[in-house]
Amino acid sequence: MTQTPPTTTVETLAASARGLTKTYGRGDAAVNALRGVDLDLAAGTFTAIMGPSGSGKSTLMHCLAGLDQPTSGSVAIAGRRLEKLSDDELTVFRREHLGFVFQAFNLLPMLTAGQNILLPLELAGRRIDGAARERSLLLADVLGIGDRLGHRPSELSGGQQQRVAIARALVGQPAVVFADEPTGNLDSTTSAEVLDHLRRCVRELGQTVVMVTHEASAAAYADQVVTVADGRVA
Ligand SMILES: Nc1ncnc2c1ncn2[C@@H]1O[C@H](COP(=O)(O)OP(=O)(O)OP(=O)(O)O)[C@@H](O)[C@H]1O
Repeated sequence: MTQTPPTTTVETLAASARGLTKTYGRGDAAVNALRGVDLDLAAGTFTAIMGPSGSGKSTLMHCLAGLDQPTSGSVAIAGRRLEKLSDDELTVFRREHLGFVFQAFNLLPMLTAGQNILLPLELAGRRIDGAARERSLLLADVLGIGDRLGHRPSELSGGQQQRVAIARALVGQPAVVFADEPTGNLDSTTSAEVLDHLRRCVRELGQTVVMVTHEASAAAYADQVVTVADGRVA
């Protein structure tokens, strides 16, 4: 009898997808963006989703993150089946259990870095207690922005702003953080620095990160690379 390795037991899966399909449009105009994707992402791992333009990377990420509804198939995040949630439940689920990092940093310009990091907790109506502050300081430390917390975004470099955005995505201890081309706006040296810090969040804090990227150099920071081609995992 073969034993299942500990990293792939159901308990340790942060995300899984089964038979995921997504068709945009109908009839002659139909586009099969996903054609049956099965995927298991173990908790505490860094996954890169790669593939050529139009292969279905963004569609896959959006379906995994509950931002888009698959045409068929199922997605589970931390054991919760997304297709069983109503729209309102899904909104709350995303807010409480998922984190997002985008190519544009999307920081609020009038808030300091520290305030930007704590914002998701405030928006979720959570109390900013000692534990929350401690968490934000730990994240700032791991991300190398501990001495920048009192600065506004305009006073930070692009790489520092993206590291603030990563801390903001992680402050609520999400089950999965989805990063969509997080270094798309950064030069190669700054990208390497941001990815190195993102990987530290996986290694040192046990976070689960899924990153969509075009660049093999960025994917090299991940524990596993999922290659999407023509709507399938290659
Ligand atoms: N809203 C939509 N309506 C119709 N077709 C869509 C829509 N979104 C995506 N598609 C199509 O689905 C396919 C997969 O798109 P997707 O954006 O997932 O690819 P991608 O790999 O992320 O591409 P890129 O690297 O260029 O961002 C493409 O053929 C695209 O044109």
